Amino acid sequence: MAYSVEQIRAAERSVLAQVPDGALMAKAARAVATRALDLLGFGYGARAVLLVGAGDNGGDALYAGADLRRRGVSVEAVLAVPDRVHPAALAAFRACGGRVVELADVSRADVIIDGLVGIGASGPLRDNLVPVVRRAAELPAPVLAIDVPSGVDPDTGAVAGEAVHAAVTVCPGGLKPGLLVGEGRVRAGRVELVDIGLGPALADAQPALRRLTDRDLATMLPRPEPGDDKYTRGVVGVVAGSAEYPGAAQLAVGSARLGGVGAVRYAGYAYVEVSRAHPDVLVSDTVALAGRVQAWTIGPGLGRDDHARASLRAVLDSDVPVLIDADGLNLLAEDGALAQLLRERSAPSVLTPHDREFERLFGPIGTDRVAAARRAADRVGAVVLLKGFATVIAAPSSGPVFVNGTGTPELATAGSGDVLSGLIGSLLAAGLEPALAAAVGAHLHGRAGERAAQTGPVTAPDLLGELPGVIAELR
Ligand SMILES: NC(=O)C1=CN([C@@H]2O[C@H](COP(=O)(O)OP(=O)(O)OC[C@H]3O[C@@H](n4cnc5c(N)ncnc54)[C@H](O)[C@@H]3O)[C@@H](O)[C@H]2O)[C@@H](O)CC1
Ligand SMILES: Nc1ncnc2c1ncn2[C@@H]1O[C@H](COP(=O)(O)OP(=O)(O)O)[C@@H](O)[C@H]1O
Ligand SMILES: [K+]
Repeated sequence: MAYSVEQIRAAERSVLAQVPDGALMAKAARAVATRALDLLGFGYGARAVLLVGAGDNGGDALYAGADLRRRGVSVEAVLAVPDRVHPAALAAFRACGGRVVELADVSRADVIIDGLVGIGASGPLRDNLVPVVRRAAELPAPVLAIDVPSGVDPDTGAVAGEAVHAAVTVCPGGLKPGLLVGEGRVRAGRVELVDIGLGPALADAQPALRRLTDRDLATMLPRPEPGDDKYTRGVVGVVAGSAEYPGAAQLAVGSARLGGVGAVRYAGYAYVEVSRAHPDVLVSDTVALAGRVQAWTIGPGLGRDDHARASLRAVLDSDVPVLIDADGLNLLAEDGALAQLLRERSAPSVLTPHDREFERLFGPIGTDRVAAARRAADRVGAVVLLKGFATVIAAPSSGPVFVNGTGTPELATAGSGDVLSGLIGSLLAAGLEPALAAAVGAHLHGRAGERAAQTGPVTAPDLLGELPGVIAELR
């Protein structure tokens, strides 16, 4: 779960009213020092350099530095705004033998602690901090960021200008959305949440972002019960592939078979190839002849001819959940009547665009991917899954927003999205609520990619090979 800066501030205010002055900061600083020691692997003889800003983020760094001094680490602090430093923290740091140095004098560091700005940051990193961040990047030491890597927008993950590139981000109190999405996700490195007692104060807040864990999936993944037959488990229909792209149909159908349904029906021109690759699948060439399903996946490799258009119209007209991907999305972007049908649907719809498909439908994404997905979901009344390094899933009407926490850049490979859309369609047919089906599908897809990446470069068929093992392990 991640909470907005506003929510974290409110929680801090209510806890600060009940605890002694400086107690939260002391907890945060201790956690930072402990994590820095882990990174160093040793205390005596090691050297830490603190980058200290004008606010409490800098205060955290100085208190952590004092803690490190007490454990035998040699600590130097660069005061980025020398006339504005947390006074008590600086006094504590000096009292422990910490030294204040000029940026130019920093020559060696075994770890760098970034306390330039935290959740008090607004806008791009100001000019006075830029040289400090650049110098830190030149040193070979790992950077431990406190709360957020300075330069990353805590709420959106946007980086406009210079920003710290952290190996680890130690985040006191609650995760901030900017650590989980966009460029911030890349800059934050490993994110570690530190409990400083804000939990109860955050309990009633609706998280700005949710991220599923492996453990969440254990209870969510469909599994057959003793009384089930193939129809009660759910049947998914897949409309994908064309004469040019029969492979897309094979991939989407392949993953649809694995998402918990009892049967897959395929409707489209690639039925010969699909039947050969997946003998268990019921095939036909049109949606009308396919038979009853509990959800549709439509779009991968579909093309945009009249047959494709008629297929999309038919599934949009149905009263079951529909997942629309790839050419299905392109058809929506170019055909106002189809887009109108989408908005008028009473059953749920899920759209799974990558950036270019998203922009064709909804205009520029900008730097706030969560806000963009949310706006799009509201506009069409559908769940929107915006793909990428950190896939975002937004439900319409202020519903939950998920960010996916699994995956690898190896997933940026042809056909990988076809596997995702078949899988989510299957989860929809098996009865998962739409936003959750999308989030669960993205999680599984990412884990399959991680597994496949362990043995070499990843191709889309590898994902089909890994999914059964991933699902077995998680449930
Ligand atoms: N409030 C609390 O209870 C706690 C706060 N903690 C720490 O306090 C931090 C928040 O402290 P503050 O509210 O003092 O704010 P910060 O220390 O994050 O930043 C505020 C300072 O940065 C400057 N600044 C703002 N935007 C900037 C930009 N774009 N470029 C350069 N400088 C910029 C401001 O002028 C101000 O001097 C948290 O991130 C966390 O590290 C923790 O110690 C836990 C407890
Ligand atoms: N850099 C990346 N890091 C992690 N995952 C990525 C990255 N780029 C793409 N992906 C994932 O790979 C998949 C690609 O889907 P898509 O672009 O639709 O591919 P295709 O159309 O070829 O099937 C998506 O699930 C997306 O989230
Ligand atoms: K920071």
